[in-house]
Amino acid sequence: MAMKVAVIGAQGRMGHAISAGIESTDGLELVARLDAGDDITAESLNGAEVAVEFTRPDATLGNVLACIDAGVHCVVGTTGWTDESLAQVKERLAGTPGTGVIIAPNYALSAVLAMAFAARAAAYFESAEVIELHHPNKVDAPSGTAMTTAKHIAQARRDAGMGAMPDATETDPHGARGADIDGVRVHAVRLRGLTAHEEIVFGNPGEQLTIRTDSFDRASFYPGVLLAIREVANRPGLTYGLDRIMDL
Ligand SMILES: NC(=O)C1=CN([C@@H]2O[C@H](COP(=O)(O)OP(=O)(O)OC[C@H]3O[C@@H](n4cnc5c(N)ncnc54)[C@H](OP(=O)(O)O)[C@@H]3O)[C@@H](O)[C@H]2O)C=CC1
Ligand SMILES: O=C(O)C1=N[C@H](C(=O)O)C[C@H](O)C1
Repeated sequence: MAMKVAVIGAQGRMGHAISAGIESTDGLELVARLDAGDDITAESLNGAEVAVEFTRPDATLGNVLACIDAGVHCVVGTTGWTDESLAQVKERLAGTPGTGVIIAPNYALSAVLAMAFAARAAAYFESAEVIELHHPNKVDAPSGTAMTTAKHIAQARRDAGMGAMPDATETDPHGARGADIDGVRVHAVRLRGLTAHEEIVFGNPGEQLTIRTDSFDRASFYPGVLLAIREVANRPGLTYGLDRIMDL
């Protein structure tokens, strides 16, 4: 029997891509397409076993809590998650054992691997900076992927006992050095024609390592989302990051 899946944010860029993917996958049945203005309830989810949520940073927490309350597993791609909002999801899940939520800042396999490679490389370089490049319709900056990449780099540097990166900048009235995420500089580019891209640059005296991931098309996110749809029921509680499912 086919697994019943709902899409929340179905009218959006990702919602369209994910709905098309689900409809063309044997063994999945798209039973609900919900968007802004729709209540998320057991009725509107229409028998879905899994809900896939790609909406807005200011909407995602409420939608995920509503799915948990309806006893529906959730695969979440929306960005903007904080330690506090993740804690709220964990707390709500504690009251509904058996329900699973997977939240990942990026479901493109190339991006997940780039983040893992960056974390691995971080301890070997004095300097590291992250440049994320996206379409100009994106509402949040820096990207969720860049935030996560920077935090992984920062953690790897801490684990290796490394200090702050070299940077003699004394004045930067216009913020040209980018955002400081856990001690890692992150730069956001918004450019017509782009989809979703990230470059992580590492520097040592006389050498540089560049790790780059490019999503040229939103089809790139579907294989990771599909993996999460198939896995989420086997992983009760909160799983953050597709790397956990890929065992990276
Ligand atoms: N994890 C990953 O791999 C990826 C994550 N993303 C993230 O996914 C999110 C969506 O991106 P994208 O599809 O480009 O954005 P869009 O703006 O194209 O789509 C978002 C959709 O959600 C709708 N929406 C707004 N509020 C609600 C609500 N409360 N309940 C249900 N639906 C709502 C919007 O409606 P309206 O327009 O009327 O507001 C819109 O149709 C972003 O956070 C983005 O960063 C994107 C790509 C990959
Ligand atoms: O808004 C997007 O498009 C994307 N958002 C995610 C992010 O913020 O990291 C994932 C990907 O970069 C596309």
